[in-house]
Amino acid sequence: MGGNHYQTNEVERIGFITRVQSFSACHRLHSKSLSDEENRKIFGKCNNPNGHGHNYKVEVTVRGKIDRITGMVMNLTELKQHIEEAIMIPLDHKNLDEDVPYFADVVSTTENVAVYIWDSLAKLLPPSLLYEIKIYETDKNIVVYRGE
Ligand SMILES: Nc1nc2c(c(=O)[nH]1)N=C([C@H](O)[C@H](O)COP(=O)(O)OP(=O)(O)OP(=O)(O)O)CN2
Ligand SMILES: [Zn+2]
Repeated sequence: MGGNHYQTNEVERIGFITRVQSFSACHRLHSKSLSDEENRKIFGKCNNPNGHGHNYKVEVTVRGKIDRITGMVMNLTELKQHIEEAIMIPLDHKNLDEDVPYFADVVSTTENVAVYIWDSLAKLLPPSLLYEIKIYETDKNIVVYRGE
C-alpha cells in the first residue's frame, strides 16, 4: 500500500506542454505569382506596399512521454532556448518579407509563418516531439499547424 508510485509495470503517461512566446514583425501579403491587380483584390489592405505590423503570439506545444525519473516531457528551459533560436532570432523586429530569406518567394501569411516555425523547431527538437504551433496574428486571427 502507498509508497512508490512509479512501479516498472505502470503504464506510460503522455503529456502535452506548451510555451508561449511573443514577437513583433511587419509584413505585406503579396504573391509574385499574381498581378498587382490580383494581389490588391485578394489581399486588400494587407497588400499595402509599405506593409503593416503585428504583435504575434506563438504557442509551441510538444507531446511526449512523461519521464519517470525527471517528471518531464522535456525541460521547458531547453524548449525556451530552441524557441529563441527558431523564432526570436530570425523573426523578432524583422520585416518578414525582406529580412527572412524563406519569405522571399513564400507569402508571409500566418499559415506560412506557422510552417516556417514548425520546420525550424522540428530540426532542433528530438524526433516526433513537436505537436502543434498555434499563432495569434491578432486577437481574432488564429492559425494552428500540426506538421501535416
Ligand atoms: N488566411 C489568412 N488570411 C489573412 C491573413 C493570414 O495570415 N491568413 N492575414 C491577414 C493580414 O495579415 C491582416 O493583418 C489581418 O488583419 P485584420 O483583418 O485587420 O485583423 P483583425 O481581423 O484582427 O482586425 P479587425 O479589423 O479588428 O477585425 C488577412 N487575412
Ligand atoms: Zn498582417
